[in-house]
Amino acid sequence: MSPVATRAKLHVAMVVFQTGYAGNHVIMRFALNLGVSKLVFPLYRTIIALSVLAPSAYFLEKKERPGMNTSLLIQFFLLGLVGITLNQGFYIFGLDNTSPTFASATENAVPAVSFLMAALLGIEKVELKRRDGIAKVVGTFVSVAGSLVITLYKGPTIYEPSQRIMDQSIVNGGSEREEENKNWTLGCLCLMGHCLCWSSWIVLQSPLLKKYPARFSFISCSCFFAVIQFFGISAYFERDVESWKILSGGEVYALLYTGLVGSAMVFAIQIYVVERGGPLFVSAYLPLQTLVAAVLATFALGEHLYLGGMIGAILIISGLYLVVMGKSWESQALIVSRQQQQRFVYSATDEDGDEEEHNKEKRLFRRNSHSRIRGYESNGQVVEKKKQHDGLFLQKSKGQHLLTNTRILDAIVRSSDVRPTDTVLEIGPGTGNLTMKLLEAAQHVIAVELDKRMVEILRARVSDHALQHKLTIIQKDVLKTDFPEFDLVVANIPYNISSPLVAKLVYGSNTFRTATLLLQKEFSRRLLANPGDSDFNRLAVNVKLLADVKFVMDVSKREFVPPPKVDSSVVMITPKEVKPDVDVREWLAFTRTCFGKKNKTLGSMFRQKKKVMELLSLSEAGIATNASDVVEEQGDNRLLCLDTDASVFKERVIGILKSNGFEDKRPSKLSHGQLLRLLSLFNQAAIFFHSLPMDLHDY
Ligand SMILES: C[S@@+](CC[C@H](N)C(=O)[O-])C[C@H]1O[C@@H](n2cnc3c(N)ncnc32)[C@H](O)[C@@H]1O
Repeated sequence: MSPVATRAKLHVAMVVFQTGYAGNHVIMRFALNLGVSKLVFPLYRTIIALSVLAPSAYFLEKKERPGMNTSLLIQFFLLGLVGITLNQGFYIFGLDNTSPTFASATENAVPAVSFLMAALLGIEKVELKRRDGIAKVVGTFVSVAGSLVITLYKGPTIYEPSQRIMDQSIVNGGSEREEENKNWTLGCLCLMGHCLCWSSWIVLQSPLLKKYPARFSFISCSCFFAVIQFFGISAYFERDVESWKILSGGEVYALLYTGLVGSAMVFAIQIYVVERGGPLFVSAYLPLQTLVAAVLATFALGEHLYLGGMIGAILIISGLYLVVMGKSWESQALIVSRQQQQRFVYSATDEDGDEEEHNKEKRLFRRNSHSRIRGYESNGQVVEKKKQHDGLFLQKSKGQHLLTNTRILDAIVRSSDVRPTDTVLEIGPGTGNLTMKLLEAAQHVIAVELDKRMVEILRARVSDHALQHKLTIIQKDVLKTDFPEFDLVVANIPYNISSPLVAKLVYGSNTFRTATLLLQKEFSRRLLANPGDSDFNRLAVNVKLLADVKFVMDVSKREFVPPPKVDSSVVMITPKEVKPDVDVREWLAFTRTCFGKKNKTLGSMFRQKKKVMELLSLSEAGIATNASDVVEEQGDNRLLCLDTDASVFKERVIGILKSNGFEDKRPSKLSHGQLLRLLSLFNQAAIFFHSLPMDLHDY
């Protein structure tokens, strides 16, 4: 979808939000007039909202939902407390002591308060010297002023409707609460608390959404905690059983409206727009509800339209227009500045980039390569000094070679067989050249990137295309990260972690269809080697035990910025459907022993004194761990009494090799079946290869 269409969607969403919410004040007043409990009503209302949001979260975000942890749970608890429990609690007490018009009018403070909060927290950039910054500030205040004019200035009648659609008594529920029973000071204080809570909620959603970008799950978690909080408060304060009963149809309607529209719909739209347009976009629209309320009052209730209402409406709409223009100028300015800073990284791969563009980039890169290469240093200090000149320094220590050829990026995505319903795991997205292609092809992308600078560029680039809802960024070392669920992997990985990374994918607990990886050419050749090939090795034997590896294509080093020293290849790893029944740790330790000197025969390898002693101590430890298996398999306690005499132990090892025809064999010539059989023979004879937990780097 084009950015213009996406923005139009946000405006429509906010108009729907404000129209739905404008009715909420009236319905809430109606419910209070019916005598509902101010504590139990919000509980029921939030339960209704949760019952709509939770199934959507469960079914729609099954794959993309990030894992939960204690810190997130605490944040959701606080968000539920501030955004829902206190927010609604203050509102309902405020409304009860004032009037719907007054409550709606005070909410117009939310844009200014949230703007201030967002600016102070650095979530919203305010450049008062730039036209976008001025437009945002002036626009916010103009629309707030407009809503105040509607509320405070009546002026002469300019339109008198001839008929009314609704009877005022329907809205008022027949009996208004007595004016003298209202405590306006308490009401005003509560409404101020409500505005503060709402502003905080809008603003705080934005950073947390970046960590937990599954909207429905996000809001359902907050709602869930709010239900618990409301329940706790109501159970403590509302002891009268009658207050818990729903007594009339009117209460049911009020609950359904406020739960479904005032909460579920409003929560969902709010978080959708905060994610795509930022907090200011949401709050700037709030004054619109005053306008909607005035229009409703005129056409539904037959109230007169006064000059104040007209002036206020014009101000609100002009203010909104200014804010929206400011946001649009801001993103244009951002794109231009980013393009200037990172031209060499970006434009060759932008969506409309072509071959000619790519070559231009490479010429530009070569011409400037002197200064750029100086930027490609692992020395932190030099990098820090140069960063200010070039904008982005690519670090060798992090394997930062960016693939810039659009044709190759497209070919990688095509060959990965990604489907529109897939969640793709990308390791090392860098500035997002491959990520942008993956976002087009897949339903969701989970990108794990170590470098914060890359994450910032990636995030901004994806936001410019309004695709952030399709991307989850995990800013961590991929080797230390537990992956959420994904369907396949597509990545141009940092070459310095190829081996442990491939091991993590193949031997890890995640199930996936395929992993299409761009690897150093030599590494990919080792991975592709088969038993009997001169280059068959431990990496290949281990990976191919559990997966098939297929060559996809070679990629020249010239296609990268900056070019690495070696060429690359793309391979596809497909996990086997049926996996051999073997203790993985035993297998990995066994192949480490066998492939230490892969061209020696097994006989000469296992005759070495050092190897025998090593195996003897491992087997002693292994017996302790595997004793029950050995007894079960052998039914013979003799085997548990392992000879501690090295020469007898060595004879036992060689005896197994000899009697099974392995003594003169070289490990690199053996098939997986043969190697598995040999390992099983050793283990049955209580000879073990592994005792300690292994590290990924041992693979
Ligand atoms: C070869 S670049 C690929 C960049 C991008 N995918 C492209 O094709 O243009 C590798 C990326 O992996 C990141 N990286 C390096 N080590 C990492 C690690 N341990 N965990 C996550 N990302 C890492 C680097 O910062 C870099 O952005």
